[in-house]
Amino acid sequence: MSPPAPESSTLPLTARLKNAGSLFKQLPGTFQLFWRASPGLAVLLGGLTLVAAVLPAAIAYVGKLIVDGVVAAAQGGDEAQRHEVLKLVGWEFGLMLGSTLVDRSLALTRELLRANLGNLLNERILQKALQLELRHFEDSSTYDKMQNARREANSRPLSLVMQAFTIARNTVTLSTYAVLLVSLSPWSVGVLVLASIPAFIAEARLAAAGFRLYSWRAPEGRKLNYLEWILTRDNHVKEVKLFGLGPLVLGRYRSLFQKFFREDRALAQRRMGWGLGLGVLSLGAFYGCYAFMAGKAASGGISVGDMVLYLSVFRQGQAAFQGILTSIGSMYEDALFMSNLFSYLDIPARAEVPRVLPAKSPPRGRTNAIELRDVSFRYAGKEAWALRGVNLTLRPGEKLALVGENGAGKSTLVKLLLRLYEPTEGSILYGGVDVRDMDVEDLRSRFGAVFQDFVRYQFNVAENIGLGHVASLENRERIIRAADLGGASPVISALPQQYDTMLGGWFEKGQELSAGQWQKLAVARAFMREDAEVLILDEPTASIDAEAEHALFERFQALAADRIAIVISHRFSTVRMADQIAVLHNGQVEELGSHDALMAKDGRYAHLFHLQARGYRD
Ligand SMILES: Nc1ncnc2c1ncn2[C@@H]1O[C@H](COP(=O)(O)OP(=O)(O)OP(=O)(O)O)[C@@H](O)[C@H]1O
Repeated sequence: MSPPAPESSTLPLTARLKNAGSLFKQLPGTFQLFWRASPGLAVLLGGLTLVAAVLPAAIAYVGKLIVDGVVAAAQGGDEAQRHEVLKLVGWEFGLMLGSTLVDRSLALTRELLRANLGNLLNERILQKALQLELRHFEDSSTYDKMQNARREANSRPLSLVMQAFTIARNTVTLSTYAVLLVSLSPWSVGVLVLASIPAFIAEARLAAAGFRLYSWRAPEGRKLNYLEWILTRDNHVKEVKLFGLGPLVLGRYRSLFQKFFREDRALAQRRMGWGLGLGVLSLGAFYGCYAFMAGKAASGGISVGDMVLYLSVFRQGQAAFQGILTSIGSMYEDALFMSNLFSYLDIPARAEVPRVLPAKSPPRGRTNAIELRDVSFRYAGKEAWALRGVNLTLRPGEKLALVGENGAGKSTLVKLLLRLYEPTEGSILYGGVDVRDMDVEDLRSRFGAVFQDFVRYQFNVAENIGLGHVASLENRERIIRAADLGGASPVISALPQQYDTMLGGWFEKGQELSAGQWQKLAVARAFMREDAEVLILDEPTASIDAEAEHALFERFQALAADRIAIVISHRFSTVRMADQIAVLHNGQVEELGSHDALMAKDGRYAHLFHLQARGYRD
């Protein structure tokens, strides 16, 4: 793993300043989010922070008055002086109570804000995921950004805001201390500042190193999760056991983990080294000043109360200053994470927006033809064409079968039709309208589809089917109709709670189904779209037995009567029923025609058909 960016210490000063500047650009955006999460809590947090900022100086000053009062009373004071001291102690008690109350309220406000802000952001991240295109999910850098954003959403934004508040609070506290200290010893204020500057530089550099470490790690972090997933998911366990993969996967997991540990340890050691060195420096500064003030008090130059005030203010002042520096360091780290989050939220998802406004919309009904004009497509970052110069026309009511070896481009063609991708060259017309000029939701609502890798929703049966037409999720009659059409009814009636049976093994009382049974539900889901104009079945029969397949296709023929239907299948008994068969080879349409025409042609189709027929006979 090689670092993608040079160490910030090797960058020229101007570049480093620019880096720092761009980091603080994240502040307004973060504060906006913070405000939106809860304006009331934000105001409360601001108010409480201000009160918390001035209390320490007040407490220290009352402390000084108490000591001076005690010394005076001890040197022959009267009853009134003693009474005055007790009154001052009462004051300090009151201030301390106030301080405790404010601190507790701050903690509570922070927790409430954490929940609000975390929710707001998680929702935004998920909303963005909905807008992204398929290609974004297949691009590992976008995927990493999303994972990073999700991982940090609950902590980073709040942390950035809290650090900013801490800086404000400590700055106010320090100003009140400075007022108290300057009258006693102006130069000690200077010492306080000077002794802390090296700490600031070290903090900023280590924070940047920490961020770089975590961002390089994003891809490897995913690998770690993946290895964990292999060992803990139900659908992997058979292969893990059969092939004895446990030790191998665990070994890889362990070595990745150890690599992470070594990096963390190195960073922690650097932090500790710097922390120790700088801690000694500030301790030295403190005791130097202390000795000076003690000498001054001993010689009567200042009162004992002054010295006590000096001591507590100086020590707390140093802590407050250190607090500011640490906060700046953490802010730097948080801001880097925020820049990752904002860059994820800003990913343009242009392709799903129609090219023209208002979007064009061909008439509804089953009258639209689909035309592919010289369509070519290449996956991002790939040299080879997945589809090359494809020309096809599908008139309403026509059934098209796509055949071809694995990797020929059949599923890619379907993805283009659904506008999950755009053609690299050429165009696809739906009812005479380029699909890029249509609203994607309008386009997709006209399709019913069963994908090769259909989803097994860990929901109940009714939902598994109803999701095909979200508006009808509660429409049991329609769901039952779709189940009948998909051939899923017998499976469902054998389940303990029929349509209300929870499915899958993830949640309690979930019933696991066989691959073919799941597939029947997926087919039923596609049939929920009763008014679909096009039906796509991408290898819908792969896990279905021969009898069920025959039944499905009879129903399918009837249902698809006046719709366009596209079937991808490796079973020629299915394929031959189509009006047109397109034989894809290396992304090109090599043969096109009816079963009879292609058999007569005696080309690739006839060859494949004979091969399969022989297989059945033997
Ligand atoms: N997401 C992707 N990114 C990059 N290349 C891809 C992607 N999906 C498919 N390909 C490539 O595009 C080509 C066509 O794949 P496609 O999935 O369309 O084949 P197919 O005909 O549906 O195959 P199968 O019968 O195995 O389902 C293949 O060479 C494949 O490697």
